[in-house]
Amino acid sequence: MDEFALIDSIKQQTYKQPSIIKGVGDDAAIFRQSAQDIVTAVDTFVEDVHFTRSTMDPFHIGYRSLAANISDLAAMGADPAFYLVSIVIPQSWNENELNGLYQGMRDMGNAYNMDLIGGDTVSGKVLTLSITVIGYVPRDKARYRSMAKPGDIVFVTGTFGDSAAGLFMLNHPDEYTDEAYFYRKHRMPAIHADFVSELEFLPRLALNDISDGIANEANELAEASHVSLTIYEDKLPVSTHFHQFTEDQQFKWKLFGGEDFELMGTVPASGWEDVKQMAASTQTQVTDIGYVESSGNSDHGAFLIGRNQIKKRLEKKGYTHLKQVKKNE
Ligand SMILES: Nc1ncnc2c1ncn2[C@@H]1O[C@H](COP(=O)(O)OP(=O)(O)O)[C@@H](O)[C@H]1O
Ligand SMILES: Cc1ncc(C[n+]2csc(CCOP(=O)(O)OP(=O)(O)O)c2C)c(N)n1
Ligand SMILES: [Mg+2]
Ligand SMILES: [Mg+2]
Ligand SMILES: [Mg+2]
Repeated sequence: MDEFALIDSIKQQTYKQPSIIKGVGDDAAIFRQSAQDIVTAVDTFVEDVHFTRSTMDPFHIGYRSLAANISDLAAMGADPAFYLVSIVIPQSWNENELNGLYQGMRDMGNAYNMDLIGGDTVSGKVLTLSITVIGYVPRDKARYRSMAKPGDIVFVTGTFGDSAAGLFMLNHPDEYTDEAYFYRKHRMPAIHADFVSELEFLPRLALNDISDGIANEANELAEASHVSLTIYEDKLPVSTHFHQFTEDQQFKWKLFGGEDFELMGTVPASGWEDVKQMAASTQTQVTDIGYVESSGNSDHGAFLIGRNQIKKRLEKKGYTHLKQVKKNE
């Protein structure tokens, strides 16, 4: 199979989005949109950084890579519409595996009626996927990290630490129970774009998705909004079988593990009932985990009230790339 055969095999015969004018097959794609704001994001996935062949099938790699991107659209309040895939393919990948990878993206994309409208294919040394997503949000309705205000309730979707636990279990098979659940949470995370769309009527909502760990993202939200954001450790939701791990593992994974792709939001107390209702109607778990306060003029950031009831700064610690890049002398 060459580059052209691959493109032929992934090209959609029909498109689902009414705004598409030109999809795969020319120098670029075109869609037309005048009524709504257009939201776009890109994320890159590299073998042995974001996934390994030993713990993920090609299908899972495709599925999770697109899921991670859709998660960013959801965190902006956007409805997913399109994606473009730039792929670097090493010689070690065969046709079947590439089909599996694209099938994973197709399955995830179909769940949100998304169309694949372009990309790029090159050979290289390390399997690398760079996915660009495009979505729509009603005019001026995007949900920024900077929208939190003192008095807001802090909430999260889903449970925390499952993805990191899943990766650990994949590397330590047969030592723990409920493997299938944790494997799935790592390989095929659930995304909550439908829940966020249902919240469109709320006048104000701050949102961030959790890719690097709640500690990092809570700080991002607090800094962007110039507030202090406090989380109760005891209120952070974890799954039933999460308690089989050591206290250290649980603490580390739920706060700093990342890749759960859950959402963290803040909402005025008056909107909390609506959030719970829309969560129920979209089968989304939501939990109230803390509150937003004024931080004065400085000292924005996130705090954690531990089991001992002592409040401490929540360290900005999680997954961070490029720690190896040296500063100029
Ligand atoms: N290499 C880059 N060039 C331009 N913008 C970038 C680059 N890397 C990240 N960004 C931008 O920085 C912001 C934060 O990115 P990131 O931490 O990757 O967000 P997320 O965790 O939501 O994926 C985003 O606006 C993103 O588009
Ligand atoms: C083999 C492997 N090692 C480590 C991890 C954990 N991991 C890799 S990247 C990452 C953070 C999220 O990735 P990033 O590129 O920072 O995404 P973004 O924040 O841009 O959405 C985590 C927790 C993994 N999933 N697989
Ligand atoms: Mg990113
Ligand atoms: Mg994000
Ligand atoms: Mg990151």
